Amino acid sequence: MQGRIVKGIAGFYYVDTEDGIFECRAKGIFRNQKVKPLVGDLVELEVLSQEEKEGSVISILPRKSELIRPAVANVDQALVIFALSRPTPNLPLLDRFLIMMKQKEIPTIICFNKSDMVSEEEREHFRQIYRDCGSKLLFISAKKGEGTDAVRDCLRGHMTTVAGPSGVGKSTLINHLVPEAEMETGKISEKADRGKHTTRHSELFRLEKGSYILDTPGFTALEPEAMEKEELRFCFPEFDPYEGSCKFQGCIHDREPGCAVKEAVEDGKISKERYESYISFFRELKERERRRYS
Ligand SMILES: Nc1nc2c(ncn2[C@@H]2O[C@H](COP(=O)(O)OP(=O)(O)OP(=O)(O)O)[C@@H](O)[C@H]2O)c(=O)[nH]1
Ligand SMILES: [Zn+2]
Repeated sequence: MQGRIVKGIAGFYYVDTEDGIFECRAKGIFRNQKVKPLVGDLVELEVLSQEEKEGSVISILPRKSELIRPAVANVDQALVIFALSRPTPNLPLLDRFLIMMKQKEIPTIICFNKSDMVSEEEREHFRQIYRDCGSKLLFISAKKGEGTDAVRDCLRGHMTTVAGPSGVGKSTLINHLVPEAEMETGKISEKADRGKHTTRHSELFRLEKGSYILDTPGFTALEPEAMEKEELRFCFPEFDPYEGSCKFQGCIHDREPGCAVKEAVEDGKISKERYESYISFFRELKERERRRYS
């Protein structure tokens, strides 16, 4: 039988199958192969007890992707949530996240929550900043259930990692999308928490057949992977149409004369906020480079 690992605790893997969730151990073979099953893996399992829902993971199907932090396989998109108010959006943090996902080539959906707390002008302000950032934009109110159908549509058929800083309404949205999420968590923990495992684990929730979301803890510890500062500009999709139009070949759109990107910013064709964010990350990378070589 095949299934998807939705949770792993203390050597147990919880595998979502057509017959429900099975508690499994991984067969010894994995220890020799240096490959560990990950949350998100599609696996082949051997049923040991249909009644007790116990089994063994016997093989892992080929992975489409693998994230390290959190350790999860087969994620194919990210949904990042920020509140429009309370807390006010930390845009540098959002941009950092977008850079990270772009590096990993994981398409991202930006979900601005608490739409009910701000005016249309304020929503428009953020819409303008992110209009060409390469991510789909959603404005929702998780509390009122407004716009959540659009979220559901975006998630259909995908393995989505859901991230966002504290207090933005992540739990509210997840509970809205998966009303049984809390219940399921309780059920699984009961069986697994024979020991005392209080750390937060990655866990997949099934929305519907073939659609899973992963609640991703530890958002503020985000660190984009090491990259050359000259590569950063390719993480800002709004620059793409101008790439190659600058006076100097290999222009990094900072202080060079005849820079097509800077002109586009001045003409309002590229959002000023995103450009400034680019420059600020660029300086950060430059500073890091300087320290490395000094
Ligand atoms: N006005 C308004 N409040 C909301 C909305 N969504 C969530 N909230 C409130 O925001 C607060 C935080 O919501 P949570 O869902 O707990 O936020 P979280 O992102 O899970 O926070 P952590 O558990 O700290 O990660 C709660 O008081 C919610 O009721 C919304 O759409 N509008
Ligand atoms: Zn340039």
